[in-house]
Amino acid sequence: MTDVWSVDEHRDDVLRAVRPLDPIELPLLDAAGCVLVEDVIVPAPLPPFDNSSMDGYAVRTADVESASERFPAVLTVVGDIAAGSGELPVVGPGEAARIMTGAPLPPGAQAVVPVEWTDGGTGAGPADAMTGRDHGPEVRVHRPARAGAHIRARGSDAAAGSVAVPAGTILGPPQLGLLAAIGRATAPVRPRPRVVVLSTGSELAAPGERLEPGQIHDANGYMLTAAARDAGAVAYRVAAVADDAATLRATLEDQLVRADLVVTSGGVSVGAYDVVKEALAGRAEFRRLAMQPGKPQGFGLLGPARTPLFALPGNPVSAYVSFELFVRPALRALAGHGEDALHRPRTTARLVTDAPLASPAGKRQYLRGSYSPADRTVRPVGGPSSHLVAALARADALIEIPETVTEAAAGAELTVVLLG
Ligand SMILES: Nc1nc2c(c(=O)[nH]1)N[C@H]1C(S)=C(S)[C@@H](COP(=O)(O)OP(=O)(O)OC[C@H]3O[C@@H](n4cnc5c(N)ncnc54)[C@H](O)[C@@H]3O)O[C@H]1N2
Ligand code: MOO
Repeated sequence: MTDVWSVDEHRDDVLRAVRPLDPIELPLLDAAGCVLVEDVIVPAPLPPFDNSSMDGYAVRTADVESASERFPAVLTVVGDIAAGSGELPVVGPGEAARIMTGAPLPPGAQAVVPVEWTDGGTGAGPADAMTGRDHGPEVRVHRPARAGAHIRARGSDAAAGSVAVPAGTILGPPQLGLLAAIGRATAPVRPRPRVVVLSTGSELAAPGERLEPGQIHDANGYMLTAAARDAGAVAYRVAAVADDAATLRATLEDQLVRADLVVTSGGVSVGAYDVVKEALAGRAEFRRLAMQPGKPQGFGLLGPARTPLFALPGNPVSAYVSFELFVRPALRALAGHGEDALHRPRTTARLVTDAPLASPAGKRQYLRGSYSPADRTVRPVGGPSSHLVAALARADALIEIPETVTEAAAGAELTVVLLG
């Protein structure tokens, strides 16, 4: 009697064999979505200098202390400071400098008054904007300003020496923005795993090709490549390989150099042409799982780099369910994600069904379902057969029926895997 593995035993076994990829330094945009491996330290204060948060006038507080619209403080304008200005006028008593948002605070100034609190240098009433490029000889300020008003202090965003982004963070847009802001052009991350997806079967034709008698289109190649990309990998689809062990072995040799993980589909059952089993005999282990769909599974570590290879069953639903349960967590582990980010989220939901669902004794069944978060219910979509691609395409969850349950009636509380 052959050994039968449970879903959990097989998943734990393959995950034990997978190590995170070695870190590399990647340009920021290539590091998007990757896991940072070291704390990145802020090298210099951010912002690097005191600067204005408003378009207005840099002033000395004493000069505007008693300013009002009726009795404005009249100040001599000594210069114009745009963002990016390197040379700054000195603001002495009775003086102001016109300053734009983001421009460095000039020496002598202690506060910025927004242009709306002044006449904008026009000699008329309150301004609503700066006028023109000529700053004019003087400005009337209508309100007092306390020291530091409308100034973004050097280091107020991030202090030099503090941790900008801690190790283990998945780099999303805000983290990449921060790394760029502190001047980092690259980040030390685990790279996205490179995945090669290879369908096997002499019956397979590429989508777009006319089918000869007995042929079907290669659905798995596209589905699994897309699933690998969705899991964060850089995935390549290889044209389907016919049921010939020598050709498959040669194709695998060729592809191994560009792969951190290989996924095949088909050819792992007990048929006369089960080519993956034949080609990888002695190099991968083929086992039966107490699972439906997804009973036959192969796994091996190939070549000098011991590249993980998942040989998934050919039925499209079997291949997809196997990918979600076994390959996706392996890809996430290669990419350096922690235990809590390896798997699809799960929840419990109440089953809605007209008739009770039968499930094979001793096997964990994964039915396709439609999950409704509003009332935490799930409905089966299509039947249990593993060729039902159309139903799979309408599902957004897998309904898990435990090994010990042979019938699930309406109202049963079941675990669902959210495919979202
Ligand atoms: N006598 C037995 N027959 C089968 C058993 C068994 O235990 N005893 N197991 C069944 C189960 S369960 C599964 S799952 C399949 C697995 O078969 P293979 O992995 O060998 O896959 P194939 O035979 O190559 O294909 C199965 C099925 O899927 C279609 N297929 C394959 N590749 C693709 C593709 N890329 N795109 C779309 N469809 C694909 C293929 O045409 C077959 O219909 O074995 C059962 N048999
Ligand atoms: O176990 Mo197979 O993977 O159902 O169709």
